[in-house]
Amino acid sequence: MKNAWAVSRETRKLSELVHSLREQGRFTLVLGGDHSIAIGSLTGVARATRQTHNGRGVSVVWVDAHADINTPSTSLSGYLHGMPLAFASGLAEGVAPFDWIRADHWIDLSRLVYIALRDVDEEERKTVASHGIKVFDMEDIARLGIQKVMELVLQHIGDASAIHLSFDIDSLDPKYAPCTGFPVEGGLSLSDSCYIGRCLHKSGRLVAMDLVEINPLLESDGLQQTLGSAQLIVSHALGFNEE
Ligand SMILES: NC(=[NH2+])NCCC[C@H](N)C(=O)O
Ligand SMILES: [Mn+2]
Repeated sequence: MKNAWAVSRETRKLSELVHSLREQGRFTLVLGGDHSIAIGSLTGVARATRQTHNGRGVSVVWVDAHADINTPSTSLSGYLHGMPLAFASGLAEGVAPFDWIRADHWIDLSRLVYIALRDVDEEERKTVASHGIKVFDMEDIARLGIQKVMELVLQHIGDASAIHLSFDIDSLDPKYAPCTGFPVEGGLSLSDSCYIGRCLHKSGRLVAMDLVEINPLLESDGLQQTLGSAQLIVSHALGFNEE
């Protein structure tokens, strides 16, 4: 695992912060930084939601080119941003220095839905299949259209739970968001991305959002464009662009 101690320390602090905001009924927007930051936001939201929703966990909509569900033993890269869902769900349990993550921090994988996947490791594929995690990949979006996909997403998670949206900017096609570490061709259009945000906002149950994987240090010409795309998606998810 790369930078494990620093990531563990910071995500633990973030988890506490997000937990207390959520307990006060406040919305949390977490801007990254790489996707390992979601270890903090997911565990904080999950713990607070468990306390406030009669034991019902939070549902997670994960919009990403990647599945980010490697454990430290399945990861080929050692990068923690490929592992946040394993830590936040208990698949990687009791692994130091992340052993502060306990069962009451865990999200429920049956309430996780992926959108826009297109670069998934072999071991991740097995995990997704064996846990029956719902996936809408780019082919599904092309075939069904984003409106139908979102209908099915909301149907899958049911109407009883709070929703956490974890949005990786690499879910977008690189032509809309080039400034990211692991771009993958054939991604979401900007308008479909905004629709995802708008639709979850309209559900009235969105309680937290991460917008991650913008890397300004890559200094490509596309930074302003990447930031512009991110800003637009956030504003739709927060309800500033309602029709
Ligand atoms: N959040 C991301 N950009 N994740 C990329 C992960 C890539 C690869 N699956 C890994 O485990 O290293
Ligand atoms: Mn990611």
